[in-house]
Amino acid sequence: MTDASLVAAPAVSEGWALNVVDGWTVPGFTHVRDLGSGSSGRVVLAVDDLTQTKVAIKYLDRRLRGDDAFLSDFRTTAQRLSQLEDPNVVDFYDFVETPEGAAVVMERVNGVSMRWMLAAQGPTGPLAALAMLGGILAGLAAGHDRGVVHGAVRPANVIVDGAGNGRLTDFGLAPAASIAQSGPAYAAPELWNGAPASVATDLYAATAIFFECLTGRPPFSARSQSGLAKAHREAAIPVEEVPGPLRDLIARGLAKDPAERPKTAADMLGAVEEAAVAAYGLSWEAQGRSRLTELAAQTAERPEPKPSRITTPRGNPISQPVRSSRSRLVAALVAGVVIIGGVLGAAVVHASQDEDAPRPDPSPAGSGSPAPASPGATPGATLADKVSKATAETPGASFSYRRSGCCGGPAWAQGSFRIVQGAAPSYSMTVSASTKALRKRTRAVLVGGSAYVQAGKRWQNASLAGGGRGYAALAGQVRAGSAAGNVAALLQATTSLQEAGGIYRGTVPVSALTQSPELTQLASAVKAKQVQFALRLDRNGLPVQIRIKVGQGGRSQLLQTSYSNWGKAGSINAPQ
Ligand SMILES: Nc1ncnc2c1ncn2[C@@H]1O[C@H](COP(=O)(O)OP(=O)(O)OP(=O)(O)O)[C@@H](O)[C@H]1O
Repeated sequence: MTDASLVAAPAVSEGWALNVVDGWTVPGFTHVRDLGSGSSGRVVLAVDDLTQTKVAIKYLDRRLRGDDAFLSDFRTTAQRLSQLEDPNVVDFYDFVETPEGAAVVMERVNGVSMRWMLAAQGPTGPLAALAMLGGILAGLAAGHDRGVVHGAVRPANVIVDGAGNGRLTDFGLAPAASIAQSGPAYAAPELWNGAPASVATDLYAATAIFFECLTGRPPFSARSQSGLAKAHREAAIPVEEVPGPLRDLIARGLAKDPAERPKTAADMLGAVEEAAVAAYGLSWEAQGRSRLTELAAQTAERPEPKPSRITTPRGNPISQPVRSSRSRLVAALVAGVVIIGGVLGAAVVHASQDEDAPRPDPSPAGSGSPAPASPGATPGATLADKVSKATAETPGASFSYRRSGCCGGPAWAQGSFRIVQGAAPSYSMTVSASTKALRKRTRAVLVGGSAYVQAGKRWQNASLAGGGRGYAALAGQVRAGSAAGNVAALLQATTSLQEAGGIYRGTVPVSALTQSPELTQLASAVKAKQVQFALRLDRNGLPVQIRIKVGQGGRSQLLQTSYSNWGKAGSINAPQ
C-alpha cells in the first residue's frame, strides 16, 4: 500500500450515502464513504474499529449471494487469498458471510483504476504499458501459484497506486456462468465457448489490457456480444497497431488457441522482461512506473467515469446492469436517510480516530452479543477451553502472518507449524521484513530453541536464546506472534468480549497476560497497558484468523495471522 494520497475524499453528504448497504453492514467496521460499485457489488471505504486501519469492503450483490456454486467456490478461494501476500495483489483480509449479507474486506488502495486512467488519459505509452503488464502478470503469478485463477482481469480490476504499482483486485469474484459477458472486451475465445476461466484466459485478458494501454482501445470490437465473441474467436490479431518489438507479446498472449499462449504468468513475465530490455534498455521498468505514477496523479484530478456501462471496445453498449428508476428513487431516499445517520457516524469515526479517547466498553446492549461465559469465569473462558482442546488435538496448520505498525516496521511470513505439547511449536516458514538487511525472502525452520536459516544452498543454525539476530530473530518473533497458544491465552484473559457476525472482539489488560510472555514482552516494548484482538474461529474452535493490536496510536503494532489446513501439518525437523 502506498502512502501517497492520490484521491481526495468527496464531500461528507456523498460519503455517507452508503452507510446502509441492503440493511446490513460488516460488524466491527465504521463506514466512511462510498468508493463505487460494479458488476459484483458496491465498495465502501471503512475503518476497522479495532485497529483504525482503513479498509475497502465490497458488499456482494444479491446475484452473487444467491449463487450457491459461486459461494462454495469462493469460500475456498477466500481461504487461499487470505494466505496470499504480493505487492501486485490487493491484500485480502476476510470474507464475511451471514444470513443478511456477504462481503469481502480488503486492503484499501489509494489509487485509480486502470479503467479510470484509460478513460481519462487514453494510451499510456509503451513503457507504462509494459510496467502495467509486468505488474498484472506478477500478481497473476502469485494467485496462480496458490491455485487461484482471477477470472475477471479487466481494467476496472487493476488499481494503480501512488508508486505506479498495478494492484489486482477481485480475484475469484466472477461467477463461472457469466465470465465472458462481464468483461467481454477481455474474454478469451474459449470462455465464449463455455470453457471455465483458467491461467490461459487470465493471460489473454492481461494481454488485451496491454493492447488497450498501447492503443487506447481493446483489440476487438463489435456491435453485439455475438459479434464480439466471433471477433475473439476468428478475427486476425491486430498486431500491426502496436510497436514492432511488442508484437510478439501481443500475438502470443492473444493466441486463439490457449495452448499457444505462454504456459504460465511467470513465463510471460520473462518474455515481457526480455522484449522490454531489448527495446527500451535496462531502465524500462523504472521509467514505466514513473510514467504510471504521473498518469495516476493526473487521472485522480479528473472525474471517474460512471461504472455501469459495459461497452464494446468502440463504445457500443452491449449489456448494461441497468438501475431502474425505482432503484434510483430508493437510492435517493436511502441517501436522504443516511445523511442524518452520517452525522452520528461521523461522530463515531471522530471519536475512534482520537487515539487517547477511552474506548467504550462493549455491552450486551450494543450491536453484538456477549460471548457465553460461566459464572465467575472471564467472558472468554469457555471459548478459550474450546480453542485449547481443539488445537491440542490437532497436529498443526498452515499460516500466513503479517506484522505492521511501529517499532521495527512490517514483516511477513508464511508456512506451516506443528504443535508440540508442552514446548514451543516447530515452524517451517518463508520470512522477510521491510528492513534492508532482511528484505530478501528466506526459508527458516524453528525447532525448540534453535532457528535454522537458509543461506544459499546451506542452512545456518542459530540459537534463539536472547532473541537471536537477523532472520533467526525475525523467525522467532513470527513464532511468538502467530502462536495458536496466544489465541486461547487472549480469550482466557479478556475482560470484555463481544461477538458479531462470527467475529469475537476482546480487550485484555497486559497485566493479565501471564500465559503469553511474548505478547507481554511486546506490550512492554511499546509501553502498552492493554491488548485488543479480533478473532474468527471455525465451528470446531480452531482459529481461522486473528488480529492483535498492541499499544495505541503511533506506538502500536498489529499482528495478523490466518490459519488454514488444520490437521494437515507434517513433521518439522531440523534441516541436515
Ligand atoms: N481495495 C480497494 N481500494 C480502493 N478502491 C477500491 C478497492 N476496490 C475497489 N475500489 C474502487 O471501488 C469502485 C468500485 O469497484 P468495483 O470493483 O465494485 O467495480 P469495478 O471494478 O468498477 O467493476 P467490476 O466489479 O465490474 O469489475 C471502483 O472505483 C474501484 O476502483
